[in-house]
Amino acid sequence: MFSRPSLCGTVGKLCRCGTSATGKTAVAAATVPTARHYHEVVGDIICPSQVRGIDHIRDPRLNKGLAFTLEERQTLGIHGLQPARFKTQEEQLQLCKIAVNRYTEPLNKYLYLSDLYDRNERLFFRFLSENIEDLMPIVYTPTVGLACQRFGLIYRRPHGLFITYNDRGHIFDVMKNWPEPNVRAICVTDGERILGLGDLGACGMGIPVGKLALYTALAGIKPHQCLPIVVDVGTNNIDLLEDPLYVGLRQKRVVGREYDEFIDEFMEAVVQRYGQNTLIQFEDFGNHNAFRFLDKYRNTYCTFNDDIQGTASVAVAGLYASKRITGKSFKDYTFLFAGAGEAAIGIADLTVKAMVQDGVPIEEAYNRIYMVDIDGLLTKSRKVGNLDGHKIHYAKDINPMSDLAEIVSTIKPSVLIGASAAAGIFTPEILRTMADNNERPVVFALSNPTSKAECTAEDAYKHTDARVIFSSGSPFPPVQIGDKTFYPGQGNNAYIFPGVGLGVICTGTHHIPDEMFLIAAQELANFVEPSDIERGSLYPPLSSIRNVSMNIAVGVTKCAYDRGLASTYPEPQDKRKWLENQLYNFNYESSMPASWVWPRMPYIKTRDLVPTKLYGKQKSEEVM
Ligand SMILES: O=C([O-])CC(=O)C(=O)O
Ligand SMILES: [Mg+2]
Repeated sequence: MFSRPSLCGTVGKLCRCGTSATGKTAVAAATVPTARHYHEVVGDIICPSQVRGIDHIRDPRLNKGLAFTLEERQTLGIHGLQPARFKTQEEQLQLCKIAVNRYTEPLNKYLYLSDLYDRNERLFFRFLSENIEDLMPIVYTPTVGLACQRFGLIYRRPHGLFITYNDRGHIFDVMKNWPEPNVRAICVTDGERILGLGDLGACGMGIPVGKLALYTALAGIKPHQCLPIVVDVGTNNIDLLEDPLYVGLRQKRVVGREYDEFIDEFMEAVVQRYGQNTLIQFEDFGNHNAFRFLDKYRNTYCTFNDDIQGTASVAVAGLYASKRITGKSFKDYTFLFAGAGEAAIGIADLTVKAMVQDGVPIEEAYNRIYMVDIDGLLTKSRKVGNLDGHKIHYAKDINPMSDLAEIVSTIKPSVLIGASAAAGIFTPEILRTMADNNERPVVFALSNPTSKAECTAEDAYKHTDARVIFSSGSPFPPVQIGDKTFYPGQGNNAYIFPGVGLGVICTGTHHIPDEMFLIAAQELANFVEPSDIERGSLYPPLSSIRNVSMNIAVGVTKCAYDRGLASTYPEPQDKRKWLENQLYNFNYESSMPASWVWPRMPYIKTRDLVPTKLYGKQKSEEVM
């Protein structure tokens, strides 16, 4: 799939399983670089003809549970290892629903799903992708935050790669231990800023695992092409360091030059192992490092920072959609950001680009955006060290202020965006002021998980006479005000990164320009229906997120070819169809290999010649 002709990564070489691309000898295979290999059908390194019967059940990629037909059971040598009943995948999905709903605690639901993932990969992804509204809050934000906090307790089996600082000098060797040879997308964290929960060290692994599960469930990227990674450089979280259940390196974080060299080595090892165009998504790094690494690597690697660029894109999509309610254009908006970290600066920078595209001069665009960090409003009178990096653009020539309520009354923003990880700072008083100053105040409480949101959806509606245009990073239940029910949208980067990822890896894009995130924002905003706005949401329902991802991927694909960033040629004419042809198949595929040799011949086949009963009474098609 994608830019490589063979999924097992063995084009022109002997594949790991020892069979050749032509079914002939290794030497002959090496001379037939484009020959189709059985692995192209299976799509990963697993070579079914080399797998023992029982491993068809034990391997989550091969396992179909009771959906193995009688022919398959007999042929694969697993007949008798399962009860008599045959089930379709649809029947199994119904069982999954019953099973997950038996649990009331979200963390228990998470554990059930994690176990399903370990048992039957295709069933897990189909279940997730067809029940996004119910299951995304479990596999992803907010429950994944809890799973990270309890990681030492719930850890069972590896779903990703742990590269520790002790592996420095040998990162490539560690990467070689990951069994999949054709990884196309990596999500990496160092665990320093997990959601709004702070430094969780190696327990942050839940985040890349959850993000990449959405790559598959929401954008159809094949699971074996995704690799979650934690780079474990220690943690400064004292509670974790003292926790006997902590599973990471028990030391303070490595910082400075050593840390930078370690990340440099990691980036090089990715390229050495999986090639130059491997997508590397940075996730939940500390603020300072997130910006530095984005600036450092964005033009030399295929990389983006989800917390800066993904979050920016989803927020700007919400701003585009909000214009349809307020009837204003961007030049009429005044923005105030609570927080000046990755998300806030990312959103502000992309908002400036969106305004410029709408014809607002760049200076005026910057002037329209105010920002507050832990020390108060960003003003020019601040000490230089306190205004570093991207913050400087947003510093204003006005008197310093530190109280958020006072700042809101003075600046009178039309849009208030929270990306502060400071729960509840949008007090009733602040929300009331927003409502007093605006007919339709725009308030985004983007911090995650739910416990870190700047205000709840209910408070936002309640203290603004239900005039607020609201969205949040974590899901909130519907809010009833009078006889009207509001369904607040979830302004989460999950709307963005799967589609961007799909477009980027299919096109073999070298570097990811900000323009792709602006395109993604526009595609998402275009998807918002009047009925969504009517429901109180700036985003389409989560159930349509797979279609959104495809639209984003098409937009990104066009951009990749227009800008000369793609490396997959020839350029496809019908880009949507081309992308669709490369998607993961959530349905079971046949486990029957193309050709068989004795003794694995299915005895059912010989009996097939007899027009009566097959091997006793059962016949899988009849029972199904
Ligand atoms: O994971 C999420 O839900 C969104 C995100 O990137 C973050 O909050 O860091
Ligand atoms: Mg994040």
